Amino acid sequence: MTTIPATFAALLSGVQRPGDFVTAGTAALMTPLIEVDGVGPIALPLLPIQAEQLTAAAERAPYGRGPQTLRDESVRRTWQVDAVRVRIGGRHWPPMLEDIVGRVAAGLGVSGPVFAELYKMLVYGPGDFFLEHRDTEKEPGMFATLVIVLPSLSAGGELVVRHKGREKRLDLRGGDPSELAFAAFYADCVHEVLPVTAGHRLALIYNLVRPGTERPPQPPDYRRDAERVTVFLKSWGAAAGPRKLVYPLEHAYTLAELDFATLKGADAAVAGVLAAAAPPAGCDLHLALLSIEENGSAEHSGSYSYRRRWEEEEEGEFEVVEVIDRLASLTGWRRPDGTPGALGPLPVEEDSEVSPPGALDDLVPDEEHFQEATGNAGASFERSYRGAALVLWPRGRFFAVLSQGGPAVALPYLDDLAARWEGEGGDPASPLRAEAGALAGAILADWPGSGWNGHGRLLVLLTRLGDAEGIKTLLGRIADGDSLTVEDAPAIATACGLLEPERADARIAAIVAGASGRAREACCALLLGVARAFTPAARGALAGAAERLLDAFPEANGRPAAPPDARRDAWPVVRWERSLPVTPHLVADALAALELIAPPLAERLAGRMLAAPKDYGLDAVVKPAVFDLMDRPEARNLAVVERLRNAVVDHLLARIVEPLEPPKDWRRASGLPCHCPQCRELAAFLADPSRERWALKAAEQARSHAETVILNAQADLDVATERRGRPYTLIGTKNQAGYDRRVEQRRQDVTDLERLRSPSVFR
Ligand SMILES: O=C(O)CCC(=O)C(=O)O
Ligand SMILES: [Fe+2]
Repeated sequence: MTTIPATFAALLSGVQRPGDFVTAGTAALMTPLIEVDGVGPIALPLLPIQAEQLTAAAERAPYGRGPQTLRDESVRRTWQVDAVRVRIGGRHWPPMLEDIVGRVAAGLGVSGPVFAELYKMLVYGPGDFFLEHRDTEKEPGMFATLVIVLPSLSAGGELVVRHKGREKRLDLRGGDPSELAFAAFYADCVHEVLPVTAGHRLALIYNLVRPGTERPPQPPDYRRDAERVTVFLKSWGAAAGPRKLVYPLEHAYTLAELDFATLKGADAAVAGVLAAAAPPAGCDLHLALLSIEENGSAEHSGSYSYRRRWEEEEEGEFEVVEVIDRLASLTGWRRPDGTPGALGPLPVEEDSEVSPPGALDDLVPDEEHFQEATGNAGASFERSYRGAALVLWPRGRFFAVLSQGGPAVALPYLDDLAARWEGEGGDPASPLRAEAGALAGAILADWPGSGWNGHGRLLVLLTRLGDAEGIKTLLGRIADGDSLTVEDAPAIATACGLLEPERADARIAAIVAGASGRAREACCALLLGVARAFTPAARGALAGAAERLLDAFPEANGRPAAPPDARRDAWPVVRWERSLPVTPHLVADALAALELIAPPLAERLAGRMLAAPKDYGLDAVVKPAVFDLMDRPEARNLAVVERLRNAVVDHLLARIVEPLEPPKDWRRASGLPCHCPQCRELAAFLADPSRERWALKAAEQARSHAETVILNAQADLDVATERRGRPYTLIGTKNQAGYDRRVEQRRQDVTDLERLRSPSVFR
């Protein structure tokens, strides 16, 4: 099956020779010595007085029509000096002329040696002109005319060249006195010089000759090719197919060199054809830098040990084994008119967009680096290719192309459209709004659930555009993708404000059910934000989402909660992960959110917390959560906070009434988690009121076991190792660390109790 990229490349395969019917340029002028018989040396820029002298010495130019030579001032009015009367010298002139001839030969697409024979010097005064005509072949091998216009002050006098329905108008007055301007055109081109309106125009006319007997060169004519490409591009745009086509160029270009006007060889020819073919087909055409970055695994090549000895530093000892990552991307966009394109980096879909298919396979890398194997990774490589490409897409697919660049490329563009739409008044029926909607649709079509960040940014834009459908779609993607972040929560909350509460509930419930396992903080922040964005009356509609949030908090036995709820089957199973810690702030957010939406759910969470002290430690979680909520004016007086507060108060009071006295003898707490003979002996020592020191002379393994047990049990023992004799001795000396800890605890409990009972927070 021939693919679109293959057909496209086939259509361009005949387009090899660059060149056009006319070419022009400017060159720096190193003053030559120009002498004219009867006048003498000519100063540049041409002075009015010398222009007078020149016209006095010149003759009115004749006009050749077929074999006759006519003098008809209605057809032509200019002064001419025959080549035999003109001598041009000076050290810089020959190389300068050679450079110009080389440039025009390339511009006309002519290879092989080309010579320029001076034919005439022409002087145009005010009112002088040259009507439309073709030049006759003045000598064998002449195929084109070269016009060099020397510096002088004048106005008007443009050269107009026409060929097969195309026309080029050239102003050859160099902008600068130290520059000359030139143009060359094929001999069969019709051309004219428009009237000079002021000053004088001084031109040197050369015959361009290619020696030999072959047919004189003709301008390449790719009109048929361009027409065929236009037809093809139209059909591509009308049917399905790749979003864009990427046609890699033959030559390398730096960013500074990248320009339609300076492409080389066949690249210039193809660019010319596409520049003609794309606009009528409704396609955008750009030039871009194409780079490919690759990395993967490598290995030493066979002759490792031999080469290693002699070529210690060489990288040549490695071989690429497998390419693991490869990314082709386009940057440095240029339009056919030479202006930079306003596009960020875009990826290339190598399977479907490269023309011809496979053009980017087996390239020779510009850079390649190998990395030695390390302890846990094999040898690896990194390499890159740099090139350039012509890139085109049907205008209707521009947004789809833009969205290939991901949020970093597409969102700023959408932002700009939204800002312009807002700037013109935000009319929902305006074309800008339609454009922004189309781009948002293209972005959403590509938006993956996870992997792209920027949910929040896109939501903010959709909210600005009032795009409720888009918001629903994106919320669906977020729910599928499980990549919700806390940062996204405010934007989602605001966006939900545009939805009906029931719709928002369904979306948020799906997000919470899908994401709560790994993103409980974000879910809490989200629900809290959405609840606040809704009126108290509308908040009840979020009950479904609130229940999903409750699911994310474990019940007493530590299993994910399974609410006895008929709607449950409608939601995905909560992926709660047991290992994730429940933090006080998280619990406080959850309670606050649930309370705003459905107070009974907050009560259920509080009940769960108090029933599962292992998961929700009273000291570690409940107490700091209560303090957190007491600092929130809208939460501090809630019944659920009061309930948790009372539980913490009871807990603290129970501890405060325990007796607290320093130990009176050497008896210490002796409960140890291990019951091996050595640990039983250690426990007996701890319980003994008369012994202060314990010595364990034993092998390292036994000593370290004892040390671990002492540490884990928080036994009241300082341990040290005595490194005298073999084996060493572990010495344990009793202290009263346990008592000190309880003193500190008591102090803290009293402070906390005071704060919890502070009348300033509870009315
Ligand atoms: O003066 C020019 O630019 C063109 C002159 C010309 O067409 C000619 O000499 O045949
Ligand atoms: Fe001419």
